[in-house]
Amino acid sequence: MLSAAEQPAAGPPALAVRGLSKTYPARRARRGRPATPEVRASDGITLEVRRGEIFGLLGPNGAGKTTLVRQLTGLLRPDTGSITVLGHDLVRHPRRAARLLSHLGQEATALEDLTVALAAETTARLRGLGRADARRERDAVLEELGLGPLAGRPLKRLSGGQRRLACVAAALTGSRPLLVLDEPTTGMDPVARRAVWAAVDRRRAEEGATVLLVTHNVIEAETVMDRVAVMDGGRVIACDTPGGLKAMVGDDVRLDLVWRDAPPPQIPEIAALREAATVTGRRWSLRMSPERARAAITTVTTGPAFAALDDFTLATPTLEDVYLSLGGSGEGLVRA
Ligand SMILES: Nc1ncnc2c1ncn2[C@@H]1O[C@H](COP(=O)(O)OP(=O)(O)OP(=O)(O)O)[C@@H](O)[C@H]1O
Repeated sequence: MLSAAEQPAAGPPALAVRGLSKTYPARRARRGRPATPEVRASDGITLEVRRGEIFGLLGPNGAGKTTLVRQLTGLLRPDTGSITVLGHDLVRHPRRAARLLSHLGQEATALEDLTVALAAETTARLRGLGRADARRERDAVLEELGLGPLAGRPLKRLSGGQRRLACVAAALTGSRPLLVLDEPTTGMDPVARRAVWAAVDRRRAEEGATVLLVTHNVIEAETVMDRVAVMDGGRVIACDTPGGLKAMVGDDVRLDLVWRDAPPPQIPEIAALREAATVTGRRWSLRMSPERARAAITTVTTGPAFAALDDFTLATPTLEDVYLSLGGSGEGLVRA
């Protein structure tokens, strides 16, 4: 028998967004607070997420990911455009969002005073489960995420990563068909991250859940997601599978140079590399053909350049390279 994820998706898509725009108005300076300009945080976004997909929104700080998510979850009203979740028009009926999706936002203020166990149980109850079912779900999700030993601790007395994990546990209760998770693994160690991804994948495989994930971690985006929308300046600048996106940069490889001291500027080959590089502090990132990369490595590993070099790495393209090739700045993307 096919798993839920393998069955052909019937009916409307899990999520359809068409021509979505949102502008935060300019604010005048008041009581020592500086004036802020108008920001067009969603600028004509159109995308479709299929049922059972793990779909990512990737982009650096300020790209407009959270603004998009807040509109999807009914917390913010778009200026124009439509949002449909499993056939329901959420712009016209924003309250339906609570029944259709589970939203893990970036902050956990509402749950801070509760213990880990009570946060999960209360969320399950709020989503309509009876007491016995809510407790069963609570126990299962705490076990699944390795939170048993922390069950009796209030969230506000946990470390950042532990608190985040407790919020994920609460978000996973109640079997919502669409999970909208904004940076779910922020601050988590690799064991906790793996537990989260396994739990998310299980809901997709066993319950046919669809997952929309916000991240600026390019490695997570590549390993976990079926398709990725790359965002910049409030727009979707590309949308494909991680493999499809990477094919856009062809055979190019990525050369990263980290300098200990300022590299010798009088060497023309070094000056040419500097011209072509994206510079972040001491790091120069270059995308180039394998032949050019070989020549560049010869240049930087000989003579005075080598004395100034701290480290270099040569790698096949990542989603970060795709992002850079599409004109994104790359700043703020995480690579760990
Ligand atoms: N309440 C607000 N009022 C005015 N401008 C805002 C507000 N919230 C966000 N913005 C601006 O809208 C743009 C998009 O912000 P948003 O929070 O959606 O980005 P993001 O991609 O989620 O970033 P991050 O990765 O840092 O969470 C940014 O320029 C931001 O400064």
